Amino acid sequence: MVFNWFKRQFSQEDTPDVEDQSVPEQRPEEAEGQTAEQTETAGQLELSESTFPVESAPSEQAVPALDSPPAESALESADSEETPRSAEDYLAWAKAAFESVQTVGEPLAPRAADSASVDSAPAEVSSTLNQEALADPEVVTEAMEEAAASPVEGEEIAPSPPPTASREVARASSELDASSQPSPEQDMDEGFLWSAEVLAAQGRRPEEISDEEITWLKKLRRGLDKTRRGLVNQLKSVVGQGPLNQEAVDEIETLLLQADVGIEATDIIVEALQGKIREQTLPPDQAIAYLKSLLREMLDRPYHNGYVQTLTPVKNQLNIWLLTGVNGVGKTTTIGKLTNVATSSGYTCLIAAADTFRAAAVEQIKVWGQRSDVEVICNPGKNTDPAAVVFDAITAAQSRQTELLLVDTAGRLQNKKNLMDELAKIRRIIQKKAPEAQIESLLVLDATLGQNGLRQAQVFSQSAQLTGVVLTKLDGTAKGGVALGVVQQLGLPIRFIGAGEGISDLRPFSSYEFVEALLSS
Ligand SMILES: Nc1nc2c(ncn2[C@@H]2O[C@H](COP(=O)(O)OP(=O)(O)OP(=O)(O)O)[C@@H](O)[C@H]2O)c(=O)[nH]1
Repeated sequence: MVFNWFKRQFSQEDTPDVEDQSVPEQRPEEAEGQTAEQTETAGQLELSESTFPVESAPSEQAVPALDSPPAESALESADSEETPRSAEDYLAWAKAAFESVQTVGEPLAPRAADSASVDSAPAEVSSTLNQEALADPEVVTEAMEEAAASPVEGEEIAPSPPPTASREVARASSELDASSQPSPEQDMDEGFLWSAEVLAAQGRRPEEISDEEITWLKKLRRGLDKTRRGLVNQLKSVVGQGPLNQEAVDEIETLLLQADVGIEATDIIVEALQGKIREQTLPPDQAIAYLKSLLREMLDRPYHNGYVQTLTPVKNQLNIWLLTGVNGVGKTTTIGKLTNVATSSGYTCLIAAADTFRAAAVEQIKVWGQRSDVEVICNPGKNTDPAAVVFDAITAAQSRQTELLLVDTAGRLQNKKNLMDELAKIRRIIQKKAPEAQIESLLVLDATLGQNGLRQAQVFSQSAQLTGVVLTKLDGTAKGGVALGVVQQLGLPIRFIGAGEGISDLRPFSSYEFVEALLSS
């Protein structure tokens, strides 16, 4: 039994993934032929029509009806029998999850039919537990007494020093050690309660929760601290002053721009807010809930345009994921982390070290490979042809029946044209040598660069035929809002997010969890 991180559920390691094989990654152009029936998804219509004209492709997820109060949305979208409804229910759920993650040994198998993945329709919870249960000292004390008090959160992450060959390799070794073993010990603190609430609201069962999931959610929330401090506290004071009005919307606009959401995405959000206040007066709680829905809908929009919601390597088939992006954004580190996500989720992996330009890149990726016990295919010669490395790696992957080949690429060459030509060549080789493979071309973006990084990124989209984005370094930046700009401006889904330099600091992206972390109390 392994915890499949891509699907966020436990599954039998050797069971062929029938569902995956029948739902290959769908490109936007492939979605054009879908029927009108397919494109009409209940629940998403109001926001989609008024805010984002959705032309094609269904969503796998029912977006909560924005007019409904949060509690109603929660009831509609989550498992009615098991999703907590009150602060007490959430607390009971959190306690059960706490006991479950403390129990060393095999987790319970999920029910085959209803084990919800992370992408199942999320409920609007509005921090019921944090606001209500935490406000009750008795409830909290009781919970804390039952909890084993052992610290779990990692240390603050130091800002990255300028990369040098030896430092990068050393960093890959030492930092991996620090975070490669998530502790099974949790503290039932505010972070745990918040994480439990987020998972419960998505219809999960307490006994299905893994320690790593809780650890990750706490990390994500902590990573977004700076953005939240800049954005949310002010947002709350604007929204909390009274019903949403024009003055408040103007202030929200400024705050969104400050968080690097970008002009285009901000305009759409502000327009939707203005439309809303023309229709009805929203009290503060509902205004925040409405804003959350808007942000989620924006982040989920690529799924309405043909991209599948959950990016999972197809079992028993070759998947090739190409990682591209300008230098220093975190491609090599991301490959290391992705290798760990994939191997611990039960997939066989191989790495192609096609960044032959930067001296330390091959050594750095080898260290990451060792950590997950994954071989790195490389050519130790100087200035070797990266396309040749990719060719060799595909040959090796095909003969070993590897499921996931991760390709590291250079972020800098003599000039931009050379870099783009090289990427286009690698892409051609992959298509020619492995036409049967499921190919993903992921653009790695450094969140600390905000809108600047986004402008640099646009040149990649043609040469690399991008299919998704990995957003790194969300920890320690106040520009986490750039996630919205990324989706709005590039039209690509965010597939993974990185919130730290350790091996377990990268996970599949969930708009629900991201928005909850961004706007949590
Ligand atoms: N804080 C933080 N640092 C990160 C994260 N991801 C990567 N880094 C750091 O960013 C720096 C650059 O990472 P690399 O993986 O070498 O970047 P790259 O894109 O492969 O660089 P080139 O090979 O020069 O193109 C390293 O110091 C990493 O540790 C993250 O999510 N958070």
